[in-house]
Amino acid sequence: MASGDLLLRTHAGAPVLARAFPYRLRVPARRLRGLVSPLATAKVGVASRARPGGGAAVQKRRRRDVEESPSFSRVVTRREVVDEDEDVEGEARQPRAGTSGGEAGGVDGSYLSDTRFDQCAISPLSLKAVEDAGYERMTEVQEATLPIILQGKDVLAKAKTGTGKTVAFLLPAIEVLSTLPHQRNQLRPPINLLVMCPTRELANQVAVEARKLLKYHRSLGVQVVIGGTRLTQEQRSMQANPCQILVATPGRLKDHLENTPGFSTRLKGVKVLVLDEADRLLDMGFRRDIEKIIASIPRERQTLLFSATVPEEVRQISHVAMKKDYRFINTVKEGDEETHSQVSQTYMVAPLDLHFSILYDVLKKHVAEDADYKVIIFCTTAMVTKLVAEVLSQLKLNIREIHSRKSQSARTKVSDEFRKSKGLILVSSDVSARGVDYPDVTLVIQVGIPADREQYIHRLGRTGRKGKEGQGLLLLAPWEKYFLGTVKDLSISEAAVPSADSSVETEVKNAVRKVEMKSKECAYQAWLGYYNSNKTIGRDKSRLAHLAEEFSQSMGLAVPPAIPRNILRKMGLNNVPGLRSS
Ligand SMILES: Nc1ncnc2c1ncn2[C@@H]1O[C@H](COP(=O)(O)OP(=O)(O)OP(=O)(O)O)[C@@H](O)[C@H]1O
Repeated sequence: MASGDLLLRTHAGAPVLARAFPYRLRVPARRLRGLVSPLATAKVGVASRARPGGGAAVQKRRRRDVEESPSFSRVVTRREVVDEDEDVEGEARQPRAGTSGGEAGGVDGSYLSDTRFDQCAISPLSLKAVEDAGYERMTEVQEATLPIILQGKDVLAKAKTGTGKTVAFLLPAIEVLSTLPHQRNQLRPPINLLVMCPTRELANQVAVEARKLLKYHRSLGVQVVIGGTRLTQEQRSMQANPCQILVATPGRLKDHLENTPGFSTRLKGVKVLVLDEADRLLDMGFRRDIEKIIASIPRERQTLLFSATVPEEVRQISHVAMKKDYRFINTVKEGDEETHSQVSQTYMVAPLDLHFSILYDVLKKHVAEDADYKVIIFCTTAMVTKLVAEVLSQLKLNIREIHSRKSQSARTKVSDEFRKSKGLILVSSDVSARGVDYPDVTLVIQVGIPADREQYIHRLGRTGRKGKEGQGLLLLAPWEKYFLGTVKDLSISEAAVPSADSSVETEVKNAVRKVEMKSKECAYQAWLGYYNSNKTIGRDKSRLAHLAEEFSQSMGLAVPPAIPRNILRKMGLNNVPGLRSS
């Protein structure tokens, strides 16, 4: 156990809970002991002191969505980047023996605890909603965090992907809100709970979960502000529908702060702030907006940070958002991997010009093996996503495409369809990397190096949710192999590259040929921007130009596309041999 960590060994939570939440527990005292004792093994850390300047390490982390960074073709301001959201420890809690069976279809129920929601000190209204949602037992992270959050503590929680973190922060936050006085017909009530999410899809999903839990809390409302529509439309919607709970992406929230009359006053009512995907929100892509938002809500509040990954830098800068005595709750047991054991992880290393054929081969086999296939292919940037989607569509696979260059209505439509359907392949940029809960994804393929280790884990986490099985494949070029060093503690094994079949190769080449030149040019430029900003690959510019040429050849181009001079200058690639300017 790390120094400074606090182990809760007793039932100390119970009296505090009872005081803060006056609902009668439905269980006798002896059962209550069973309820709180699991905490004895939970890793509940008292925050280590934040080191001044700890943000520097985080500042070094590069933006994930290089494509939306100002160095890209569509030269965007930082403001636009944020508006479009992204494409952009102590000792571990030991899963208890005897935790059995997940929900139907699950192969590993260890994400569920033994504690039932009806054993908790939550309001009857919330309990009824939880039961209607079909949740009976708490997940481990829910069990570990609920009592601490109900005590009013700030919490930084780490739990594996797909293990119910959304309910873990929403349920206690709603409990806190339900104890506040609310006037029923107030048109613009203060916002008491503010949930920040890095992407629009995730914000929408969190709002859906909140609505489920609010089913019987009739005086509480939830609204979403995420951009992708006119600001005035969201302003009207907020006026027409009173809400005390707001789920938002940072750029659009900042817009409302600056442009919506009365909005900043409403934010003065925030009692609970949640940063979902906290490590992402605290990295440099969002950090300034988040700081500004935090500065405009009361200091006296409770703050909850949740993520499946909590790098050390994030712990060091968590003082930006949380009180110094925050609790760190880590449900990933010590020595355990941050990924799920029921998800098989493989990687393949092959030259770029084989990547389309390999993808096609892997997908065809997967589709043939599993009639209920549901695949997500993650690509490095939005424009590369578009290209890959177009090539695979030409090959008559059942493809959908999602990234930040799509209109919000198209994104929502595809996202809803993919959530409900089977027999689909979603080609996605990092807009789907974090938090998005598509049920029953059978395979996640990552093409090219992810932005970092954390992004690899979150993308992989779109499969194997709620204890179900899944597969992951990382497809790398030989010069990307170094990335494996950053995930060497995870169980990733090498898979053999499928042997070349000349008829398949011809089929793929024809498909690539049919894709419009414009798509290839955009993909080339985006690809170059992405790898240029990669610390390892972007260091040697002439090598980068050579690799970019390999990429352009993989799209069937004899000569790499020219790039506008001003864009090359912005990328710092002026006069690099091998790169053509226009
Ligand atoms: N107690 C519960 N019992 C059964 N299912 C649950 C329970 N709590 C949440 N779920 C369901 O589990 C799924 C995953 O939850 P959620 O999306 O919150 O996971 P997460 O931990 O936030 O994942 P990620 O790290 O990818 O964001 C959702 O479909 C949610 O409805």
